[in-house]
Amino acid sequence: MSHIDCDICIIGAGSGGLSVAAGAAQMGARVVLIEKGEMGGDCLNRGCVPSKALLAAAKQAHAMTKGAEMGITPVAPEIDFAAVKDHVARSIATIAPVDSQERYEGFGVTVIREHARFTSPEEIEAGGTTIKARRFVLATGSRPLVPPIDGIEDTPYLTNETIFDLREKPDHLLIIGGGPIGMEMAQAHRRLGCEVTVIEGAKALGKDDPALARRLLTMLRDEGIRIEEGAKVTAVSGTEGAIRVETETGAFEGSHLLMAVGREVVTEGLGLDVAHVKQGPKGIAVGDDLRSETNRRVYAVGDAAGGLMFTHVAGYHAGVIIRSMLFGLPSKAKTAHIPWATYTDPGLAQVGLTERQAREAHGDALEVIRAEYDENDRAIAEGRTAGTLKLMVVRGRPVGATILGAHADDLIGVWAIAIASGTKLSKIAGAVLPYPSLGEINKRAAGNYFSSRLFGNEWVKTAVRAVQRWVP
Ligand SMILES: Cc1cc2nc3c(=O)[nH]c(=O)nc-3n(C[C@H](O)[C@H](O)[C@H](O)COP(=O)(O)OP(=O)(O)OC[C@H]3O[C@@H](n4cnc5c(N)ncnc54)[C@H](O)[C@@H]3O)c2cc1C
Ligand SMILES: NC(=O)c1ccc[n+]([C@@H]2O[C@H](COP(=O)([O-])OP(=O)(O)OC[C@H]3O[C@@H](n4cnc5c(N)ncnc54)[C@H](O)[C@@H]3O)[C@@H](O)[C@H]2O)c1
Repeated sequence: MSHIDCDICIIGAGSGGLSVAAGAAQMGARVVLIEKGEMGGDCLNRGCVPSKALLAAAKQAHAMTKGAEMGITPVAPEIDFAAVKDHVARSIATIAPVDSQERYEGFGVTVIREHARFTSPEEIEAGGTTIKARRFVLATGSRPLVPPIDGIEDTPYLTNETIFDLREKPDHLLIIGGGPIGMEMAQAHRRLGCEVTVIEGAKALGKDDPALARRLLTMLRDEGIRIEEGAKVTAVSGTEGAIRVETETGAFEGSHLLMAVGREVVTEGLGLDVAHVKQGPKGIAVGDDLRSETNRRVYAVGDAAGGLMFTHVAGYHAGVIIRSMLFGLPSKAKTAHIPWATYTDPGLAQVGLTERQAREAHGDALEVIRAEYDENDRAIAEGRTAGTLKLMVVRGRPVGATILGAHADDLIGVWAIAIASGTKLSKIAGAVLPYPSLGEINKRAAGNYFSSRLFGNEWVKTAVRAVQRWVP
């Protein structure tokens, strides 16, 4: 049994663990990183990257069926599903070196490819090596939640861990769960030629602005995706190629089943009890400082911390705890400025408060400002006019933004920066942006806030008339 003493021992080499390791090692800390599976974790291997690569292929296929209004004759695309999966695999392989063991060893990180478990509150064992560290970081991520639905154990089903390996096109994909995984996979598969039915127990895209989510769902239905809401699944049954899903309101039949009903944090075999680390209902129990209250040596980041489950949140957590671990400075994770996007086409993106949350928090002080894609010259030129930006403003500052439309994921960035930095709307309204760009939608929304104040204001008119009488 070998032994290592270090400053920081990280369990899990996904988005969170890798970000902590890269930052801490390059700033001089002695870092050990332990990973039992693939470097890069869920995002690279089974999450963000394969899902966006699949959506990109689906978008290409969809574009071929459009264009008549621009003078381009639509064609029915021939889809080689296995070759699409090759594109997905190539995307992963191209990014993989950035997350590789070799790259991290180059930073001076000791990488151990084994399962890790606590043997005491200050020591971990992994594949015959004991590691004593001043600080531990649990970055163990999450996995698909598979609830104990009647029949699930005897019915073949896919999850995000297996669907990207499927090389034969499903005839009819049944998806349980209408969250971001469910809706992204629904559109990707529909556009690649599958029949798709989404079976959602409550409201699909239920964490997003209800009105804009509804508009998106209408567009997805128009593409031929069947979306059943308020249909909680009670039982599943069947064999490969013939699956039946039963709900309280009816039954659905298809060839394949994807479970996309949420996530559960990975903690098994970690020895949390031995380390005196408590687990809460959603993840490892940590405060805003991302630190265990029962073992102050231990931090949790990313999905394991049980909050918002996004790659950029895992990266943000890394920055928060590096400040605390390396410099001993107080540091807390906040959520008000965290954006997210669902990468359907069009996309749906959110940062800060939704309209409903902003109304509850700010009452009559809230003003909701809109800008429409069909008033943006670039969107018109590209035939991408379906979309709206909704801006929640309190006393001249944005407190939330929701965008439905093309490149919503990119456009939301401005509002993420504005909310994080407390920027006034006047700064956004005053920015000069390239014409014609979709980014002008953001500027238009900010401008709309001021236009009613300026253009409908009798005081302004009186002042202008008075000045005009005197200026030479
Ligand atoms: C289909 C899908 C699409 C997604 N799309 C997006 C997206 O577009 N944008 C976005 O921001 N987020 C997206 N996400 C979410 C994103 O993937 C996660 O939030 C992110 O991967 C979390 O990173 P993490 O480091 O916390 O955990 P993970 O990436 O899960 O990494 C945890 C690592 O810990 C290892 N591990 C666990 N236990 C041990 C142990 N005891 N010993 C050693 N190693 C261990 C695991 O093997 C794993 O590699 C998506 C998720 C899914 C499933
Ligand atoms: N674009 C992105 O950033 C992106 C993409 C995919 C996933 N993710 C991350 O992964 C997380 C998990 O995504 P998800 O879509 O699996 O989970 P989710 O929790 O967001 O959605 C799951 C849905 O399943 C429904 N559901 C649960 N049990 C059900 C049942 N028995 N019958 C019918 N419906 C049922 C829920 O009502 C819910 O709407 C997301 O919250 C997000 O953090 C992010």
